[in-house]
Amino acid sequence: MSREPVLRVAGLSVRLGGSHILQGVTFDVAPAGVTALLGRNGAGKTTTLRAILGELPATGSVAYDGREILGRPTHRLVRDGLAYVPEDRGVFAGLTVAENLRLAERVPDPDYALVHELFPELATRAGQRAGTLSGGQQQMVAIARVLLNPNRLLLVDEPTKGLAPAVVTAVATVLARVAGRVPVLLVEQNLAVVRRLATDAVVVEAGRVAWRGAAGELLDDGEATRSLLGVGRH
Ligand SMILES: Nc1ncnc2c1ncn2[C@@H]1O[C@H](COP(=O)(O)OP(=O)(O)OP(=O)(O)O)[C@@H](O)[C@H]1O
Repeated sequence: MSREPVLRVAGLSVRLGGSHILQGVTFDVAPAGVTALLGRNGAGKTTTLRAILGELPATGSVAYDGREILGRPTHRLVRDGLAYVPEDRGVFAGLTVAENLRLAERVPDPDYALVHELFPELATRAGQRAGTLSGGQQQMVAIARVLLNPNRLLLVDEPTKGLAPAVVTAVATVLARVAGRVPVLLVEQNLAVVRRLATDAVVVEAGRVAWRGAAGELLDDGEATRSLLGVGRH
């Protein structure tokens, strides 16, 4: 397999509401496994994902599978296998689980076998309105939706936020399985999840990359995690 990065972000800059939110963010996403995008609240993690996806006006360069994509419309990137699981999960509360999944189908042969293998509970809850699911179940629907289609890269924003510890573990288990098939760029505040899943880490601080390297190296460095992420050792 090629070791070329699946995504190369270089000098990515975003200005919003008169503020220079991203100030030249540069990092690569490896072609396999999980790359964690870390940083304190407000550092610019979600903005980075949305700029990659073409949802925000940005300058710099984003190469996806070696091709420049900055400025291309979001729907074309999604069609080309760049999938996004947003922090708010974006499920349609008034629709059933099955309807939420059906709306996400982009190909003639969506991979329901994979979805039902990873999320057996979604089959039994197919007729339940998504708005009545627990937060963890809604997160599963959000991840399942993108897995129905062939993907080259998943961008996943804080999938464990607000979930109970046992559910965090379940979501991490699913993401570990998913990352065995397709590379993931993961925004995650839970450093135990990062330690379990991530190979590489990128830390954003005030709109710039403050640290890049092996995730284990960052997490083993108590001083670095304290100064960059504001937390003690995990
Ligand atoms: N539309 C906007 N207009 C002005 N400022 C914005 C806009 N969107 C985001 N920002 C600011 O950009 C900065 C980065 O926001 P972003 O959501 O990327 O942070 P984050 O690292 O994902 O934080 P969190 O961990 O809290 O989700 C924040 O200071 C935020 O207030």
